[in-house]
Formats: sequence, structure tokens, C-alpha cells
Amino acid sequence: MAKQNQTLGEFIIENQSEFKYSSGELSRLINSIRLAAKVVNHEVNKAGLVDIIGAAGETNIQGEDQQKLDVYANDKFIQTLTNRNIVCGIGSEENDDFIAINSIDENNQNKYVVLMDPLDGSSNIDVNVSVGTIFSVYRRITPVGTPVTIEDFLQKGDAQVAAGYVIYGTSTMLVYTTGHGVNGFTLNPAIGTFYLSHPNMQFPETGHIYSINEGNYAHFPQGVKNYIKYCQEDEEDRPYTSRYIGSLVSDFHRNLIKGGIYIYPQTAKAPNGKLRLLYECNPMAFLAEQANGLATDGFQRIMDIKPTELHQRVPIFCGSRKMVEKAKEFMKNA
Ligand SMILES: O=P(O)(O)OC[C@H]1O[C@](O)(COP(=O)(O)O)[C@@H](O)[C@@H]1O
Ligand SMILES: [Mg+2]
Ligand SMILES: [Mg+2]
Repeated sequence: MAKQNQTLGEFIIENQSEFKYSSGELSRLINSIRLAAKVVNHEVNKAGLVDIIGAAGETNIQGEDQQKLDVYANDKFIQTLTNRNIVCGIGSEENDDFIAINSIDENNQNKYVVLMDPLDGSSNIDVNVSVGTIFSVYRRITPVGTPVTIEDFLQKGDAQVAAGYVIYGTSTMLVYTTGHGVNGFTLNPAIGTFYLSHPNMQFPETGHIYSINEGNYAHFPQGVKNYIKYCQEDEEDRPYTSRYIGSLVSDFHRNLIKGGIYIYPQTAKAPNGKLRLLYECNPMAFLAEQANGLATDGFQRIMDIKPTELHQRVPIFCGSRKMVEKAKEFMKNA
């Protein structure tokens, strides 16, 4: 039973037995994410100083200019996970291909793969708006003792054993699930410890906030246009409030606490939307469903989608159950 203000370390140990493969390895993996989050948090908090902000001068496989903090966060998470001798592979937004990692004994004994978005909301780094890190964890499907392959990464979201995010905002929080509900931990920067501040987080059944980049309105599918009109109508408990931070983690986190829906749909320009299935949409979908919410691509559950590529994109409708169901209705009837 989660105890308020329990430390993250205590919580991990106490809940280890809940996990069917519990051998302490997943706990060590979550602990290494905790460590990397603290290191990155320290750097993010300085994201006004000249040597921290701005572009790193490289472009990633998505064609985006990598920010210095994208690269820094990527390096820190890869380093920390590798040092813990716990993962056999990492897939990252900032690396074209997956990174195979052999166990220290060089017999490919590690069982987990991690997919991550090391710095989410990169466009907000230089303007002092909250950003995040997103992670998703799977057990490998190829035999232990052999090198990891792309198949270990292209698993449906339903096979995730853990997922979560770190939000670097007014406070720094780590929010995650291992399939037994969603819990949020706040970092006390003075002593560098995460404390359980948000036990058993739940999406309110419905809400009054919709989050979508309306700047793309002209290019949205008719179903999305109709749903936005519905949100803006002067009927019943509407109009809803439009809130869009432009960092998926921050928009998701606000809606998780207050009730709301986040939508990044397909557009005429981006027929599969913008967000990446493996390290943005699947982890948020696992969290959403574990918190009594929903996540679809407008038609089917995100976690039912069989991935085909490491960096594939999908449309996403995610948040309070009744709001996502309503949006789905509009997509179906458009
Ligand atoms: O500026 P847009 O097109 O609205 O996109 C914003 C979305 O893109 C993202 O920034 C993509 O994530 P990255 O910053 O990790 O590339 C999301 O966090 C955010 O919700
Ligand atoms: Mg992102
Ligand atoms: Mg990113």
C-alpha cells in the first residue's frame, strides 16, 4: 500500500514483488532512471545560461535540429542505463538506430529494452517552459544469450512492463507505472530525494480542457474540426478551455490531474501525425489506461498497434475516458 511521502527508493523495493518477473532487475532499471533524472534535472534548471541553451548543431533522424539539452539528456540516460548492466538495448528519439548493449560478462544476459524520448518539448527549452523525459520498458523477446534485435523494440504497447515520464517544471516529478496503477514522486532538490506526492493518480472521467495545436486547424481531418467545434459550443458544461503548452509531458500531466484531452492528429501535411509511437504514444497510453483514461489514434487503442519502424509516428487522442470516447465518435461519424 503506497504511503504518502514514502521515498521512491522505498516504494520500488516495497512494490517489487508485484512484478511477475520480480528479480530486482526492473527495480534496478527504475533506479537508474531515477538517477539520470536527477542529473538531467540539474542541467535543465540552468537552461538560461548560454552554454546550455540553443542548438547542438546536429539534426536527428526526424529532421529536427537537436538542442544541446536533447543531446545531454540522451547521453546521461544511455550512460546511466548502460552502467547499471541492466538493459540489452536502447531506442532513442535522438539516435537513428537502436543501441545494442551487451552485459558486462559479454554473454548478452540482460533482459530489458528501453525506448526513450530523452527531452520532450524541445521547442520550449530556451523559453523557460516545462519539458520532460519519456520512457518505455519491455522484456526482450529474443533469447537471452543472443544479441538484441529490432524485433525486441517493435512490440505492441500492451507488452510494456513499465512506462513513465519525468517532468521538469515548477517542481521535478517522476510519474510511472509497472502495470499496478500510476504513482507520482516529487523531487526535494535540497536533499535530492523523490517522495511519493501523488499516489494512485487517476484521470477524472471527464474534464473541461482540450489541448491541440489549433494553428494546424485548416489541415485537420473533419472529425477533429467537428470535435473542436463541439468543445467550443455554448452548451451544457461547455465551452471547454483550450490549453496547449507544446510539451506532450506537460499537457498530459496537467490533464491527468485536472481532467482533459490531448490531441495530436494526422494532418494533410503529416498523414501519421507528429508524435512517435514507441517512445511518446505507447508510454503515455500505458499510463493513461493505468490511470483510468484512454489513448487511441482516433479509431483504435494505441497499444493495439503493431509497430513496424523505430521512429514511426501515429495520431494520438489521449486523456479522460469520456472525452476520448466523444472525440472517437466524431472521428467515426465524420
Ligand atoms: O509544435 P507542435 O507541432 O504543436 O508540436 C508540439 C509537440 O511536439 C513535441 O515537442 C515533440 O516532442 P520532442 O520535443 O521530443 O520532439 C511534443 O512534446 C509536443 O506536444
Ligand atoms: Mg517528444
Ligand atoms: Mg524529444
